[in-house]
Amino acid sequence: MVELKDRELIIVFTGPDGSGRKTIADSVGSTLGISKVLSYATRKPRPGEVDGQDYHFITPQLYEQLHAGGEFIESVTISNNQYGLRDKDVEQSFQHNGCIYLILNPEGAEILKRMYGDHVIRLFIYADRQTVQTRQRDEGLSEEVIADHLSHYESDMSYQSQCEHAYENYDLAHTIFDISNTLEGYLKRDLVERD
Ligand SMILES: Nc1nc2c(ncn2[C@@H]2O[C@H](COP(=O)(O)OP(=O)(O)O)[C@@H](O)[C@H]2O)c(=O)[nH]1
Ligand SMILES: Nc1ncnc2c1ncn2[C@@H]1O[C@H](COP(=O)(O)OP(=O)(O)O)[C@@H](O)[C@H]1O
Repeated sequence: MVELKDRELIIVFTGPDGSGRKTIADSVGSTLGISKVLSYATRKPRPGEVDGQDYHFITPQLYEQLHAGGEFIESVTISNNQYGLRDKDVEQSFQHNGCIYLILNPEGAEILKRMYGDHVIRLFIYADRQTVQTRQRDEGLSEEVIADHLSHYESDMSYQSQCEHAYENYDLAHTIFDISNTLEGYLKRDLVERD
């Protein structure tokens, strides 16, 4: 487990699939200059997805090897695929930046929170069931993947009340603006406290 220094922050974007977590996280991350730590995944890349950009796509064999070597801070199985964050990637990111961001399902967000307490800020992004379904169809995801995502929509939604902040995402620019403001508050507080 990576030891965090006093002011280091982990921003976790969580919520149901299709709510807009990746889109928002990457926009806010680049505006505020915070670094993303990419997960490892055993699922196959979808059309348009790029290794090293969307995930580190690896084989189940390699995943198992890394897992057995204790390399993952956090590892979950979702619909027969494994997803995890590597200790060394988190450590390396903190060498360049005092604040990193992750995109995790609620299970992963909870694991990180339990590990790192106040260092973790959970931002819950959501939209209604119909909207997330339509967005995923428009994105070109298969009906099978969408049905699988929707099968845990309600349980994902129930995590909202435990998160530090929650945002309904309909007007994208508006959501990005609100989240950037919230995070600027955390980052400024950090600068003031360092003075
Ligand atoms: N706990 C955890 N969740 C992850 C990790 N990487 C991705 N996820 C989330 O796990 C789910 C994976 O489902 P998938 O259909 O592959 O989603 P997508 O990659 O967001 O299109 C998504 O909700 C991801 O945000 C990880 O390292 N840990
Ligand atoms: N506010 C919004 N209005 C319309 N489309 C959106 C909005 N937010 C995200 N999207 C689109 O919805 C789709 C799913 O967003 P994504 O960021 O991949 O969600 P998640 O990471 O939560 O699965 C993408 O095609 C994205 O461009």
